[in-house]
Amino acid sequence: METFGKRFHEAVRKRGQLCVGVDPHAALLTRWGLTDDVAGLERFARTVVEALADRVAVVKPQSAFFERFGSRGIGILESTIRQFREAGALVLLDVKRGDIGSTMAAYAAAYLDPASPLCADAITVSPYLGVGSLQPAFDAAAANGGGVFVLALTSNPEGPSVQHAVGAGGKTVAQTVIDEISQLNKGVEPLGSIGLVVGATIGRTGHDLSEVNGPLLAPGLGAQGANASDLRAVFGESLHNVLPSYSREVLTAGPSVAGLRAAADRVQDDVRAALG
Ligand SMILES: O=c1ccn([C@@H]2O[C@H](COP(=O)(O)O)[C@@H](O)[C@H]2O)c(=O)[nH]1
Repeated sequence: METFGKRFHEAVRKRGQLCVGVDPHAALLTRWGLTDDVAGLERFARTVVEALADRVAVVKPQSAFFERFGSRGIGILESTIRQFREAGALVLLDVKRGDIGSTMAAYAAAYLDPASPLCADAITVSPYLGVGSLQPAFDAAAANGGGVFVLALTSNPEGPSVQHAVGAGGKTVAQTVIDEISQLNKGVEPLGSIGLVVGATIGRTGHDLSEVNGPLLAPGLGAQGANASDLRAVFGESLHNVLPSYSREVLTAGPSVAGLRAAADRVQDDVRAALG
């Protein structure tokens, strides 16, 4: 079975370094002329699949926007994940799970086991119960060719109060997370399957990402204020492993399929120019 790291490497080689987030905000449904209900959600998701599934390397449905409609919203999330995957896009489900190991095993079964209707290619997780508590997710990913993206330096302004805090060993919380994940990916070719989340908004923080050897998801572009040209300062020598991620910046170009495609092409061009 191919690892997620290999599948990721291949997907960005073929389709380019880009992730588009699928975030059906109430305001976006309204802007698209849709009702803010399950029918509107379904139409929104179907349109994004039609526009982007055959061209973008990675798509990132934000689970919260589907969960807000209860079981029917989750049903639409299931079919959206399936449709994207069938069309060849890698699906990174943004669920930011994190719990004690025994519960983490159940989350891993929900999102990384091919027998589950919600199985994605990769998920986001939170390390604040300790990176070790995420081991069941790492194990499930390894067993099933899946990936896990661990929050390290998030794009929101509140993140640094926790992530830049310095622990007993003199390292920041974020650098501790970065170093533990680097160990897990060490020596894996072409790339490890455990990624990190590092916001494009954070600027030069002095954190060392050079040993990660895994994909680096960079949210915060577009609506949160960062531009592709900010990526170099954040990622330095690790730019080749960055996965720039845009949600609202692309989605506001809907509901026309052509408009969504043009917006994805535009941000892809920005990314290409910035990454060189
Ligand atoms: O540090 C993080 C981690 C995750 N996100 C998620 O990414 C998208 C961003 O949406 P935009 O519309 O491009 O701002 C959203 O789903 C967040 O939950 C993040 O922004 N920052």
